[in-house]
Amino acid sequence: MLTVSGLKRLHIFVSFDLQDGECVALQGPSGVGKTLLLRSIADLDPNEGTVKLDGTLREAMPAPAWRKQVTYLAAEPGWWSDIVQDHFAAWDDALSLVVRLGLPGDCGPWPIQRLSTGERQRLGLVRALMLRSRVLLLDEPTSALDSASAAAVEALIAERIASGTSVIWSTHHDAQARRVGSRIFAMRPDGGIKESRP
Ligand SMILES: Nc1ncnc2c1ncn2[C@@H]1O[C@H](COP(=O)(O)OP(=O)(O)OP(=O)(O)O)[C@@H](O)[C@H]1O
Repeated sequence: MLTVSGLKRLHIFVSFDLQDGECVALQGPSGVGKTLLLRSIADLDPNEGTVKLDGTLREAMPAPAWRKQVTYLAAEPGWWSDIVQDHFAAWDDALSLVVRLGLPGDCGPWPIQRLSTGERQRLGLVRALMLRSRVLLLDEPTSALDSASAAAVEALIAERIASGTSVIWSTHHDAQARRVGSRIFAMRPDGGIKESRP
C-alpha cells in the first residue's frame, strides 16, 4: 500500500492511501497541479510530507530505488539515446509488449526520431512497464493516442492492476477516468483533492 500523508509541494497539500491493485483516476483543469503531485510522489521534485510503501519511508532507500518501485511516466517521456532498443535493459523481453501496443516489431534499431509522438508515448509506457513497479504514476498516458491504441493501453494496465500493481492515472477524459478508476481524485485550485466514486 502507498501511503501519502501531508504531501506538500507549492500550493499542493494532500493525504491519501492507495491500495495494492487499485487505480485512482486523477482529474482537474490544466495547470491545477496534477503533474506536480505525481512528480512529488515519485520524489522527482523537492517536496515535504510522508510517503511510504508498505510502511517503508521513501527516505529509507536511495531515490533511484524508490523510483523503480514508484514510477512516474511523463506524457512525453524523455530519451537519452538515439536508438530505440538502447532504452531497454532487455529489448527481446520487451518485444511482446512493444508489438501488443501496436509498434513495429523491427523498430529496435530505429532512431527514436522516426517514431511518431503517439508511438513514443507507447514506447515510454513499455519502458516503464518493464520495471515491474509496485506503483505506476501515469501522467496522461494516452494523450497522444487514437481510441484503439488508448484501448490497448487501458487493457494492458488493467492486467497489471489485476496482478496487484497500484496506479494513479491522470486524465482529462471523464469517460476514461470512470473506466479506469475505482476512485476519482479531482484536484482543486487550492491544491487539495476531492474524492468521488465513478
Ligand atoms: N517549479 C515550479 N515553480 C513554480 N510553479 C510551477 C513549477 N512547476 C510547475 N509550476 C506551475 O504549477 C502549476 C501546475 O502545473 P502542472 O504541470 O502540475 O499542471 P497539470 O494539472 O498537470 O496541467 P495539465 O493538465 O495541463 O498537464 C502550473 O501553473 C505550473 O506553471
